Amino acid sequence: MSRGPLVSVRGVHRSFGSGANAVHALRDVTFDLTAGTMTALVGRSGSGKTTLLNVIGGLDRPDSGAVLVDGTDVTALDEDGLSLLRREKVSYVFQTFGLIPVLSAAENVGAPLRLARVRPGERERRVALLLELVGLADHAEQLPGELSGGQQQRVAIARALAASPRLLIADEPTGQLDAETGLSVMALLRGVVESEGVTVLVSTHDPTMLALADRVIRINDGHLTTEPSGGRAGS
Ligand SMILES: Nc1ncnc2c1ncn2[C@@H]1O[C@H](COP(=O)(O)OP(=O)(O)OP(=O)(O)O)[C@@H](O)[C@H]1O
Repeated sequence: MSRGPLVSVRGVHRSFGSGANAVHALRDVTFDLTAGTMTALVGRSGSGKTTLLNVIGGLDRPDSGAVLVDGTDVTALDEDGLSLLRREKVSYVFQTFGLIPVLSAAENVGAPLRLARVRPGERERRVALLLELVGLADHAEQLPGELSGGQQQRVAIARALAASPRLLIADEPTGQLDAETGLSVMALLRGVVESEGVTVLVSTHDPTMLALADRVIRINDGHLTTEPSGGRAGS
């Protein structure tokens, strides 16, 4: 597997509002993410984590600076280019799971494949494999409302992996889960880095999650401070 940077963030600024009321959410943020690794983004509430994840995933645009994902400058894409990026290269997992309540676990996982016009037989095989991977093979037909929070987040992770993205962005994926369930969801994300070869960028408030990451990036008031000895790299 190639170990070059999959993501390069260069001199990114993002502020909200103007004049004396402006909030500088990101200030000259620069870093790389190595392909096939898991990076934890930590910082207190309001430090800029969500803004940074949104800028990398093309959900928001920076005021200046560049974001390269797998060689594509995300900041230069138009709406069509951004939809293609989100369909083919980058997928998201959110704190609130974001599953479609009227679809079963299997249908939720298969939704991105349906969008990509993957044929039904192939789709079913991939969905079965992914549900197996996240430990929910026996829950394929259940609706999200019939699953626990941890199980719903596992479905969301399986769905995020369905179209084989290069980058999986997870914004506080354990925020609504108890400590033990949260840790097992983080361990699952760790596992998919190995099994699916995906690159994971995950934000968290919780210091106990950091041990599972290859690297920890800390953000404070929009400024980044990397810790060369963070996560597994330092152990
Ligand atoms: N759309 C917006 N309009 C105005 N201000 C915003 C907007 N989005 C974010 N901000 C501000 O930018 C700063 C960074 O917010 P961000 O959501 O990135 O922080 P965070 O680290 O993800 O926080 P949390 O952990 O609470 O989710 C905050 O001061 C926030 O109020």
